[in-house]
Amino acid sequence: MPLVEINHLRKEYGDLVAVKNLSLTLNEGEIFGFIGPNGAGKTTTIKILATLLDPSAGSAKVDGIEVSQDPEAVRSKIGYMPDAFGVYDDFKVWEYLDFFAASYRVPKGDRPGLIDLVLDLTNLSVKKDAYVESLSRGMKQRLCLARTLVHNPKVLLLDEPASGLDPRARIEIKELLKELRNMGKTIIVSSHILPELADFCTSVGIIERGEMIVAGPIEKIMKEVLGGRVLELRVPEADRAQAMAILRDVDHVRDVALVSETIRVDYNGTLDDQSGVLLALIQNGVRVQTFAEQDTDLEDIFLRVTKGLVA
Ligand SMILES: Nc1ncnc2c1ncn2[C@@H]1O[C@H](COP(=O)(O)OP(=O)(O)OP(=O)(O)O)[C@@H](O)[C@H]1O
Repeated sequence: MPLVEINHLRKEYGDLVAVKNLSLTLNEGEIFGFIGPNGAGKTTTIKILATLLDPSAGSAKVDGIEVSQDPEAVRSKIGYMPDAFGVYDDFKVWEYLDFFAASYRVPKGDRPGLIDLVLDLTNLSVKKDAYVESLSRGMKQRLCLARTLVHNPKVLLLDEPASGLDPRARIEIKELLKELRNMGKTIIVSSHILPELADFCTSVGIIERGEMIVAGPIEKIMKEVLGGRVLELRVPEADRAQAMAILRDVDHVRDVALVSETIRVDYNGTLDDQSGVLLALIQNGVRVQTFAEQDTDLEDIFLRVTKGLVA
């Protein structure tokens, strides 16, 4: 059974349709990157899954339970990290976590051990007795993540967990997310900064103006959106014309162009076929200096998909 199942979800705020006909299925252990510009509907979708908003239409289930029908049961299965950090400044770090553990009805006797565990996981053990207000922004963000874990939920809903952090703190959050992935959690993580999600998500969805424009495994989306890969080659100038002529005859090559000193090949064969491109050149005596696949990141995909409609 999927852990998260959203079908034809719709949410209206008065006249404004914030989420339209959105569907999404996530199986255990999937890390889903929810990408979209400000106001696209990410927070609204996440809040519905977190039982904080009722859908206007459609269905949203966590571990088979409809969120609006049994919110209490859903809450025990999810850890929700909102995009804004609440103010609990006069709590000590451990008291803050104890408070959340209590509100999740974690038995009193189990709490100290659990708190130590999540503090260790989020690298905050040394701050156990510090006041929340004394923490840096990055630490607060990690504490916020720690609090979503105190009841050992299966599903984590993380709304822009790295927003407003400096590069080092972002890396720390990323490392933490990788650890949570390795623990088998199913995670939805939203961001409007794309490259930061690319290397640890198993799938991504791009949402714009309330609609999911594309969703699926990253590889599949890249192929769908870009229709293939771009290969970049360098050969000596003397070999260039010959190389380009050969490349145009290779199977699955759709286009060959020269961009400054580099030959760019628009290729839609499989990864296995790709070695044939290099082989064709070498067999014909072309002195290939470099041969590489152009990095395509989520940013490219996002820009292509949203065609400049980004807010
Ligand atoms: N309580 C509300 N009342 C009215 N409109 C709202 C409310 N909450 C959100 N909206 C609107 O719904 C749309 C979707 O907002 P949402 O916060 O879900 O987007 P988002 O993708 O999470 O954006 P961000 O990246 O800025 O958090 C926006 O147009 C927003 O202004």
